[in-house]
Amino acid sequence: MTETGTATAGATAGEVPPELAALRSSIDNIDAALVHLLAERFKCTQRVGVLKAEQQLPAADPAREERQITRLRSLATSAGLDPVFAEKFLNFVIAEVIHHHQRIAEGG
Ligand SMILES: O=C(O)C(=O)C[C@]1(C(=O)O)C=C[C@@H](O)C=C1
Repeated sequence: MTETGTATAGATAGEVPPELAALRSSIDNIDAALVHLLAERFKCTQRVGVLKAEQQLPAADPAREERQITRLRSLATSAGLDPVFAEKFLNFVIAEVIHHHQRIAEGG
C-alpha cells in the first residue's frame, strides 16, 4: 500500500493480465461443472437414502467406502491429483451424505 492506500503489488481493478483472466474464466467453468456434478451425485444419494430407510439398512456402509477410497486414490494418482486430498474430499462428501441418510431415516 502507498500512503494513499493504493495497492501497488498486484493488478488494480481493470488491469487483470489476459492470461490470468483466461485462467480465471476456466476456473469458473470448472467450478460450475463441479457444482453440477455434485448436485447430480446428491440426487442419487437422496434416492439411496430413501431406499435404505425403506429397507431399514444402515446409513453408512464402511466396506463400500473402503472400495470407493481405494478406487478414487488410484484415479487421483493417475490424474496427477494428490490422493490424500482426493480421499479427504470423498470422506467430506460421504459424511454429508450419511447425515442426509440419517435425517431421511428419522422421517425428516
Ligand atoms: O452406497 C451407499 O450405500 C451410500 O449410501 C452412498 C455413499 C456415498 O455417498 O457414496 C454414502 C454412504 C455410505 O457409507 C457409502 C457410500
